[in-house]
This record gives sequence, structure tokens and C-alpha cells, in this order.
Amino acid sequence: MAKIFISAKVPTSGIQALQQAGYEPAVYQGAGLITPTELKAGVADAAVLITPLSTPVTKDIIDAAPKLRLIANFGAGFNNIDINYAATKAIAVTNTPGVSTASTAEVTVGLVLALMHRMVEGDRLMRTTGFDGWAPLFFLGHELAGKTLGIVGMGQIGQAVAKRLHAFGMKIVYTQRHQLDVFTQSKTDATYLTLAELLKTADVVSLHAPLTPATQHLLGANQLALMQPSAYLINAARGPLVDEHALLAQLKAGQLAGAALDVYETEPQLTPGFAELKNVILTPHIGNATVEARDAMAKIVTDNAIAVLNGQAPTAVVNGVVEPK
Ligand SMILES: NC(=O)c1ccc[n+]([C@@H]2O[C@H](COP(=O)([O-])OP(=O)(O)OC[C@H]3O[C@@H](n4cnc5c(N)ncnc54)[C@H](O)[C@@H]3O)[C@@H](O)[C@H]2O)c1
Repeated sequence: MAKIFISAKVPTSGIQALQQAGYEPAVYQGAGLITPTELKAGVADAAVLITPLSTPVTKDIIDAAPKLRLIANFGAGFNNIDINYAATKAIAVTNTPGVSTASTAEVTVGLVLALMHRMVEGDRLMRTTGFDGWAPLFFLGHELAGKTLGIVGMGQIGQAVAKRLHAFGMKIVYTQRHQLDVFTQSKTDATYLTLAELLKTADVVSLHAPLTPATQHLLGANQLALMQPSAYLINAARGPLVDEHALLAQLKAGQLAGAALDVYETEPQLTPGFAELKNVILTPHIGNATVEARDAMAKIVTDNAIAVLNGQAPTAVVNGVVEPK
């Protein structure tokens, strides 16, 4: 029987779906992330690899897997996989689009609310020194209503964030490679701007573009310097979109009002300096960490595994290989 190797624990619903289809997947049981050596051993005789987005699947790993036909990435972003090299070996690479949208949009909205209303900072205060009581000038934040939200990458998550924060009374501007069609744009009254115009204009900048060579350090020192000192930055996309050292310098210099990060440039490491800043919220890559999203992701990867092993085409192919070897 063809081997399915799963390089991290996944929801029970996924394992059960594979068992019902007659497969007994081998699941990595170690603590933390799998090492490259363990991954190579796991894929050596596997036809399918199901892997979380935190695990690099490099040329070396692919070379160690001569029977591999499918790499089903458990995640929407797939920058962890050498998709082009996989294509040269007729290995399909799939992701899990769409099902992270509600969860990641909700987390983003939560970060905007918490940052602008200083909720995490307030929680920390109550757990330490406490406060002297209500006072007219005490602990002031800012309302979202009437402010401008700038979305970088108006795809599924960007649009879901726009819809939700438009309901809070925010004006929506966005940038990406192509303008939206008029109908989609009109649903949130969104206005297209260039990245530079957006950075100069927005009170809150929220990143929702994928990590590609073109988006690496999309916000470097020069771009961050365009933002208003009263503006906030949210990154729930991918850490390397932002030059974190430049961001830290801007925050320390008071050139930005605050930032909320769910993802990190050298994830899972945190760049030293952020933890000390009161106007920064840090969450551990929990954008789609919901039971609902993870079950839906498990369904996509296991459906694809079963399809490929039955000689059918997988869905959500990201490297053009619709008929794997
Ligand atoms: N924090 C989390 O847990 C979490 C969860 C899910 C997804 N994500 C990240 O969010 C990203 C977006 O997800 P999605 O489902 O909305 O993807 P999507 O493909 O629907 O949207 C991405 C958008 O980014 C735009 N884009 C591409 N290159 C760009 C550039 N150079 N400048 C500006 N815009 C650009 C695209 O045109 C597209 O509209 C994913 O790639 C992933 O990295 C994070």
C-alpha cells in the first residue's frame, strides 16, 4: 500500500478520513517541528507528504523521496516548499486556500481593536501595578470609526478584513498588483492606491500579501518612513514582508504609533527589542488557529491525498502539476 507520511500531528478528523479510505498514515510523533533528517527518513518511501507550512520542503528533501507524487501543504502560504523543483519531478504541490479566511480576518480585526484601544497594554497594567481609577486623560487610545484602513494584498483575507472593518466605520484603501473589478471594489467602497500613496494615507496598514521574492521586505526602511507617526502596522501575513529591524527603529523613534505582529521575520524567533515595547502586540502565528479552520484544512489535504492515490487530479494545485507521476 502507498505510504502517506504526515510530518506533524493534524486534527483527528484528517486521520479518520484517511483510515476510512483504507490508509494508515505514518504521523511524526516527536515534540516540536520535525528535523530535516527525520523528514528525509519519513518521505524515503512515501507517495504522499502532508506537511505543515512551518516545515521547509527543500530540493534535498524532494531528492530523498523518489516515490513522492504529492506534497499537500497544510497551510495557505506555501513559501516553505520548493514548488518549481517539485514540478520538475512531476510532484504536485497543493495548499489549503479559502478556509483560513474567516479566522485570519477575525484575528486581524482583533489585533486592530486591541492595538488602537490599548487592550493588551491595559491587561498588563491591571495584572501588575493596577490603576488609580477612571480619569479624563487616562490611557487614551483611538477609535477605528472614521479612520483609513490600508490593505496591502486585497485577496481573500484582505477582502474579508475590509468587509469587517468597513462595518466599524473605517474607510478602505488597498494596493496590490492589479485593481479589483468594479463590483468587488464597490462591496467595501475600497479605493485603489499605489503602495506609496497607501502608506502615506492610511491610519492602519494591514498586510495580506503572500511571501514571494517580490514581497520580501515590501515594507523596508524607505516604505515605513512614508507612514504617518500616528499610524499602526498589522502583519498577519508573513514575517519577511517587513524589515523588522527597520520597523523596530521606527517604533523606538516614535515614528509609528504601534504594531501588531502575528508572524515574524525569523519565525519562530522573535527579533530582540519588540518584547520591551508597550505599543506592540505579539501573537504566536494564530491567524488560522481555530478548530474550524484546521478541520477544514485537514479535509483539503486528505481529500487530495486520496485523490492522487486513486489516480485523480488534486485540487488547489500551486505548481501546475495536475497529473502527478
Ligand atoms: N497569520 C496566519 O496564520 C495566516 C493564515 C492564512 C494566511 N496567511 C497569509 O496570508 C496571505 C494571504 O492569504 P489569502 O488567502 O488572502 O491569499 P490570496 O492569494 O487570496 O491573496 C493574496 C493577495 O495578495 C496580492 N499580492 C500578491 N503580490 C503582491 C504584491 N507584490 N503587492 C501587493 N499585493 C500583492 C494578490 O494579488 C492577492 O490579491 C497568505 O499568502 C499567507 O501567507 C497568514
